[in-house]
Amino acid sequence: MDTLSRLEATIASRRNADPASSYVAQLNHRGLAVMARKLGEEAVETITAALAGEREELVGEAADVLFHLMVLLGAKDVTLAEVLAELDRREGTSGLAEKASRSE
Ligand SMILES: N=c1c2ncn([C@@H]3O[C@H](COP(=O)(O)OP(=O)(O)OP(=O)(O)O)[C@@H](O)[C@H]3O)c2ncn1[C@@H]1O[C@H](COP(=O)(O)O)[C@@H](O)[C@H]1O
Repeated sequence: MDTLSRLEATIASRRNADPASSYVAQLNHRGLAVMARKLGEEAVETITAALAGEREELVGEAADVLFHLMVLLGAKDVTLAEVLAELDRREGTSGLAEKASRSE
């Protein structure tokens, strides 16, 4: 199993744990708005690291984004497989061609 699949399974198994002993459970307990806000905060920190930080900071912030994205997807019952299937569907279609098709 790859890293993101293992993380997805871990998050699913921790979701209903005791919030006192699990950060994933704590986030689920605090609700969707908090999870969404955390993802936004980590995205902003990633941007800051990319523009003004060290390479190591960017790696850490990118990991935080992926973790908080996986937590949010789990809470919405969206699977990693669905997201990967969407990326597979897009494979080979240039972003520029897709953009042009929307403005027709
Ligand atoms: N990959 C992660 C992971 N990445 C980041 N984080 C946590 O995400 C938080 C990052 O947010 P911040 O730096 O803003 O921390 P903070 O300000 O204290 O957070 P808040 O109080 O605002 O929520 C930190 O507490 C990190 O420890 C993670 N917490 C857990 N995991 C994985 O999830 C698993 C289950 O964790 P628990 O649910 O805690 O057992 C772990 O074994 C890991 O595999």
